[in-house]
Amino acid sequence: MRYVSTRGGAPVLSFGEAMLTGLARDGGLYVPEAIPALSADEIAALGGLDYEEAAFRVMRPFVGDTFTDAEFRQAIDAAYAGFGHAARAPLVQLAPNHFLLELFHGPTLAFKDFAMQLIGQLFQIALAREGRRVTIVGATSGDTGSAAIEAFRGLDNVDVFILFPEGRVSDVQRRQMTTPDEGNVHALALAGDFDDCQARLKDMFNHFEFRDEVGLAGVNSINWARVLAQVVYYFTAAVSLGAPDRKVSFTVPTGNFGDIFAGYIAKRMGLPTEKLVIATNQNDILHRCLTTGRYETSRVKPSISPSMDIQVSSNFERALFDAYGRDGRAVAQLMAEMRDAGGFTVSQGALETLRDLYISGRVSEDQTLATIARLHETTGELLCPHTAVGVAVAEANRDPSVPMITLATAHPAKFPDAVEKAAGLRPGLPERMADLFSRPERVTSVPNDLARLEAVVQERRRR
Ligand SMILES: Cc1ncc(COP(=O)(O)O)c(C=O)c1O
Ligand SMILES: N[C@@H](CCOP(=O)(O)O)C(=O)O
Repeated sequence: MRYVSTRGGAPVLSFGEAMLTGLARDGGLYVPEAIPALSADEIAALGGLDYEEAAFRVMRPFVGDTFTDAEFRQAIDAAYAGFGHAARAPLVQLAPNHFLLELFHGPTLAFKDFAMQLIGQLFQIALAREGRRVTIVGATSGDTGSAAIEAFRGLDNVDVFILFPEGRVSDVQRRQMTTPDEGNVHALALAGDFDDCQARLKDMFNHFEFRDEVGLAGVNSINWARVLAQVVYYFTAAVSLGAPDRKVSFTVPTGNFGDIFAGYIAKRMGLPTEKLVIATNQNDILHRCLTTGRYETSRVKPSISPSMDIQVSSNFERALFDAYGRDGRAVAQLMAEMRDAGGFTVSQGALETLRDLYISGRVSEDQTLATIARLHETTGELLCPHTAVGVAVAEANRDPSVPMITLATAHPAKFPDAVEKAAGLRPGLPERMADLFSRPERVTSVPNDLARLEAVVQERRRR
């Protein structure tokens, strides 16, 4: 299996090389050269397997010879052993034919743990084999950062720097990043929004001298391995509702487009999927784009679903690559327009392709609060605000004859203020995190300035 860049101008890599490389050297994102398919029988055979075995069968065709079967199985087993639910990603029924896929039973209570725990294991195998060390820099609107720190804390051959937008993540998210005391992890509070954090991260990857000197690696969904690990739960959820004999739809609370793109990959692999529904909060670049054909950024507006406060959606580039017939030059041109003019118009053909695959909806702050309150009252389920955005959009867009699976992307206890405001009830953290608010914090405020950020990384990384 070989990986190519969405901008067509970077070396073709193996799975392992793409995983450790992060952003392609032409600024693009790595994608598989071809998408392997699972037959209907292979999909049906996933039914009744434990999550780990299903994960092995779904992901194996993408991995090539980077890992042996034994290594890959061992990494998967270790990744999910610490999850707080035997099913790893259980389904809960909300209403007739509407289900929640609970993705928050991992160590940091958000869906990011599914991929991050796995790539933590895969990095360790690959780095030990090659005798290499890397410097991971990540950008987060709250959940990627905590999941990355949890997955890589204390490792000898990895330093981790996480850029988060100062004052724009929940207190629980911030403390998950600032309270680990291992010397290899560094939480950096950036004066800006998530888009600034992600832009500076991509600037670092595009600054080759720095990139090569520090051995820069990425664990955002820039990294294909992150997307791949998220493909698995689309299969396990759909199969438990009757796939491949029965089609399902998915609604995905969306920001950086990594999670819903994983759903698209599942569909391309053969999972019978009716619709992929993009749910956005008031930061609605994706909804505007699908509605008008114009992909145009604007300043992020802070919301009660802060992890989705994103107006430059990184993985949309992967969707565009396929919608433009895998024409890397066309994608590179769109991205240059984005950089120079803040937006571009999607061609009619590509827009039609995207509209065939995805539908979208946007939810206001008040609707989000009302959805949390209503669902709590009617079903007893307490939703995190991101999940509530998903549920509200799913309800407005679903065909009652097709099972709808809404992804529950975080635990409500990560966002207690919003949940309490909506439902009058403050969700508590699990026992193992009971001391989160009494641990000392360690954080460095940093300006939105590439040279200063690079200097911090250079100064603190171990050699
Ligand atoms: C809780 C939560 N929900 C939804 C999202 C959006 O996911 P994606 O960025 O993959 O679209 C995020 C951030 O990524 C998140 O942390
Ligand atoms: N919502 C994310 C933003 C980064 O997304 P990623 O999937 O590209 O890592 C977060 O919580 O950090």
